[in-house]
Amino acid sequence: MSVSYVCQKTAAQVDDLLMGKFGYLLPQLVEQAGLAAAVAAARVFPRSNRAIILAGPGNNGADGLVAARHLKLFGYECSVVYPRRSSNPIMQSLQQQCEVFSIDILPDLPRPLPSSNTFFVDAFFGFSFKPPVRSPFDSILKEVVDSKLPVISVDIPSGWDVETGPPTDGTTVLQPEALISLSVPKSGVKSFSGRHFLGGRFLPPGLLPVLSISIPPYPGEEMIQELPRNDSSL
Ligand SMILES: NC(=O)C1=CN([C@@H]2O[C@H](COP(=O)(O)OP(=O)(O)OC[C@H]3O[C@@H](n4cnc5c(N)ncnc54)[C@H](O)[C@@H]3O)[C@@H](O)[C@H]2O)[C@H](O)CC1
Ligand SMILES: [K+]
Repeated sequence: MSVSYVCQKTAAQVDDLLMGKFGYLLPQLVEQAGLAAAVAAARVFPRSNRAIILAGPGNNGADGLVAARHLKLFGYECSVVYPRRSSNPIMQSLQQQCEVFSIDILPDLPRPLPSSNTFFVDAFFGFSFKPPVRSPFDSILKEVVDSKLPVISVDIPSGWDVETGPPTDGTTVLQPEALISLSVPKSGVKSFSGRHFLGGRFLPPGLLPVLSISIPPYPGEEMIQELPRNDSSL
């Protein structure tokens, strides 16, 4: 079955339906999204021993805080870069959970940055991002790119337009090794050529037909699935 790529408005509609008509609570969704991101990261980077999680101020950042906790449980050394702490109670409890897991929460990148055995989990911005990237996220993302350490992005590579993809104005842009799209991929990642996973296996059967979108079925009891690699750039 083919996979749909959705615009920003439809991505927000999926969330609204999930937490409206379909009765989900946000913490349930971010827990599953963050766990799926951690599982994908562990699959892509089995030989690394350290993860640096970039957590933004919205729900993409919430997924990142959850992923940090699960990656720590998987045995990775973890620290979180969380430059703009949210006063939202859900974010605060996710932050507290990281603290009790002895995960450092930093306002900026650790320096010096490790040079190997380390990957980034990019959870700065998801489907509500509006370009261009503002300070301090812009300089942090530039340093991440310059570090040449590998990255897995959550939902959309931060800095990419949700609908049109990577900026073409010459600004430094994240080109992650891997991506985990949540629920349904966004149009902006159609050209993404790295390893592309789909996660967020919580969609009720009636939801996708309402929006006339489709995703391939998940195999067995897997919580993530890898999509065929886009080889248009090969
Ligand atoms: N249905 C699902 O699959 C679910 C996905 N989830 C994740 O939630 C995000 C979307 O979360 P949302 O809170 O709507 O927004 P973001 O995290 O994308 O960002 C909002 C945040 O970022 C700030 N911001 C926006 N643009 C900029 C900019 N140019 N510079 C700096 N800051 C910016 C904005 O002010 C807000 O503070 C989705 O992608 C998934 O990752 C959930 O898990 C629920 C289920
Ligand atoms: K992201």
